[in-house]
This record gives sequence, structure tokens and C-alpha cells, in this order.
Amino acid sequence: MQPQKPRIGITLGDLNGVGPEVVIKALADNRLLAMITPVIYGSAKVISFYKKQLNIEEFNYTQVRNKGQYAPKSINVVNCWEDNLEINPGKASKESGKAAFIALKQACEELKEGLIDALVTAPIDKHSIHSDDFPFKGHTEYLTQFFGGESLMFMVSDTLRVGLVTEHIPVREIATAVTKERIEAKLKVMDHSLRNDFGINKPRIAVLGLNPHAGDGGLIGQEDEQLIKPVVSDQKNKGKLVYGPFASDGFFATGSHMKYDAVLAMYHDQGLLPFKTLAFEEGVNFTAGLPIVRTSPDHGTAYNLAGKNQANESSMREAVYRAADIFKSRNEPSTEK
Ligand SMILES: NC(=O)C1=CN([C@@H]2O[C@H](COP(=O)(O)OP(=O)(O)OC[C@H]3O[C@@H](n4cnc5c(N)ncnc54)[C@H](O)[C@@H]3O)[C@@H](O)[C@H]2O)C=CC1
Ligand SMILES: NCC(=O)COP(=O)(O)O
Repeated sequence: MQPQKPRIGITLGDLNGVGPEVVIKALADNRLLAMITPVIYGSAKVISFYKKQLNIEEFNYTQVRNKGQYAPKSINVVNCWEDNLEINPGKASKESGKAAFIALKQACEELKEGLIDALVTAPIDKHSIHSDDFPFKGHTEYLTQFFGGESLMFMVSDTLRVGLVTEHIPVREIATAVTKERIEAKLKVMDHSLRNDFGINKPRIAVLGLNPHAGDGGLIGQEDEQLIKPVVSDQKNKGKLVYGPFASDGFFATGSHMKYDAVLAMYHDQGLLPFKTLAFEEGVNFTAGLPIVRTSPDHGTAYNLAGKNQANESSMREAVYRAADIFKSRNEPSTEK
């Protein structure tokens, strides 16, 4: 008997952004259908609108009538909201933010119930979706609360992996949020994910410094000497292959990242700026550390491109492949990890 293909839930994200476009373009590639059963959470009306606009013939889908009954040879579409919602490509709106949340919530509930195996999320507009029902800064924070656990925003490609100690917080709060406990917790998730999700038996991890020149021996801020160095030493004493802190400005430019399986950055732009520069098209945002698998493309709603058939779908395609790979890796009989 053929093993069951992983059922990958895919949320459409903000219906006025490039989410629907990159989902349609990625799934129009039939090779994906041979490997996974896609279940789109959103609306058939939105899919039909963008399909027409993009003039994509080879994208056929089935509307789901019964919850959890997903046709293995089709692109399944679950209608999550009323059909009368207006579609305005490129325009932020509270209504589209609300719809994005409804689809995300339904997909998460079905993931929890075991009706799908992994989740891929198309981009939301963090401002539009924000409400009393969704008081979060992004998917990462929502999923961490919904499923529980210590999560890590882990940007991954075949050649580069970058995780973050702090995520969506204002720059002025970074220094106080970088604590020994938080660095240790994120290193633990990263180490575990490299072993279990990526099959690396002895992960080598580089840790970036917080201050310019990793503090210059305490001349430019104390955090590198007093927090980061002791954590790295402690990890080494425990037999872990953890190195640093490295001055972050020249780290990627000199190709130093290639000597490690992953890099731990202290804050969002410190990690995502080099990641997107080096791996924008193939890069994927993976939420490590949770009991479920969630990936997403590494870009946002790109309102400037929405409705113009100019969005590149490769990051979305990689996100789908990556979710299926990690799901399989977690469910394979374990070798030594
Ligand atoms: N996982 C998620 O849901 C994410 C959501 N966002 C949200 O997206 C919104 C816009 O954020 P920005 O910082 O402007 O980032 P963005 O990724 O939407 O746009 C940055 C630049 O990249 C280009 N770009 C983005 N996706 C592209 C694609 N598929 N093909 C070609 N070019 C592409 C855009 O045209 C723009 O020039 C914000 O509301 C933000 O919160 C941002 C990142 C992730
Ligand atoms: N720039 C990355 C990002 O914003 C990820 O957001 P989310 O996956 O937490 O929604």
C-alpha cells in the first residue's frame, strides 16, 4: 500500500496581499501534488478571483463539503468566511485582517485535531489582523500560545539557517530582552530542531554578539561579556559545539556562516537582513520548538505587487516542501540524533 501523503494545510493569509497569488502559483506545479495533499484554508471565491486574474489554467481545486474529508489527488479548498467579502488587491483593510485570522484559527484547530499534518501560512498584515481576538505580533506568537512550548523563529534554506533570540519587539527593548535564560532556551530549541527536524547529529552553532564588535571587550556595552560569553562557555563545557559571540557586521560577508549548521542572532533585523539578502527566494520561515510543524514563505504581503502577477512563488513552494520534509523527519523511526 502507498504510504499516505502528508496533508498540508495552507492558509491564504491576507486576501489583498500576494498570499493567494503565491499559493496558486506554487500549487499549479503538479509535482507538489504527487507528494502532498494540499488543504487551503480561505475561500474559493478568492482563489477563483486570483486564478482568473493570473490567467492560470492548470490550477483546479475541489471545495470541501465535509470537514476532514480531503481528496488526496486534489487541491482542497475549505471556505472559512462568507463570500461577500470584497477583494481589493494591494489595499489593507480590517475585514481582510479578520478573514485571515478566521482561516488561521480554523487551520490550527484542524491541525490540533489531526485532520491535517502540518501548516504553511501565507503572509498576514500584522497591523490589519491585530484585534482583541488576535492580540499578537505575528503567527509565531499566536502559534506558540495556541500549541504551547518554547518556539524559535528559524529562517532556513539549504545553505543557511538563522534563528532569533528576540522576535517582534521594538529595538529599544532588545537589550533587556536578551537574557541568559532566553539565549539558553533558544539554543536548546535550535539544537533539538537541528537534530530532529534536519537530521544533523552533532550540530555546530554560531552565536552572534549583541553590540558592535561583540562589545569590544566591554568597551561598547556589557551584554556580550556578561551574558553571551558565559552561556557559550557553559554550552561548550556541556559538550555542545557552540561558538561565539561573533561580531555580526562582518560575519556573513566573510562567509563564516558556512562553517556552522545554524547561526543564533540576537534580534530580528540582525538575523533576517543577512538571511533575506542571501536566500530571499528559497528561504523559509520555520517555527521550531512547537509540537506541530509550521512554515511560511520568508516575505510579507507585498501590497505593492498584489494583483499584478509579479510575485515570485518560490519561497512559498519551498515552504510547502519544507513542511512536508520536517513532518516526515519527525515521524521517521529514529536513528541516533
Ligand atoms: N509571515 C508573515 O505573515 C509576514 C508578514 N509580514 C507583513 O507583511 C507586510 C509588509 O511587510 P514588508 O516589510 O513590506 O515586507 P514584504 O516582504 O511584504 O515586502 C518587502 C519587499 O519585498 C518584495 N517582495 C515580497 N514578497 C515578494 C515576492 N513573493 N516576490 C517578489 N518580491 C516580493 C516587496 O515587493 C517589497 O519590495 C507587513 O504588514 C508585515 O507585517 C512580513 C513578513 C512576514
Ligand atoms: N519577518 C518575519 C516575520 O515577520 C515572521 O512573522 P510570523 O511568521 O511570526 O507571522
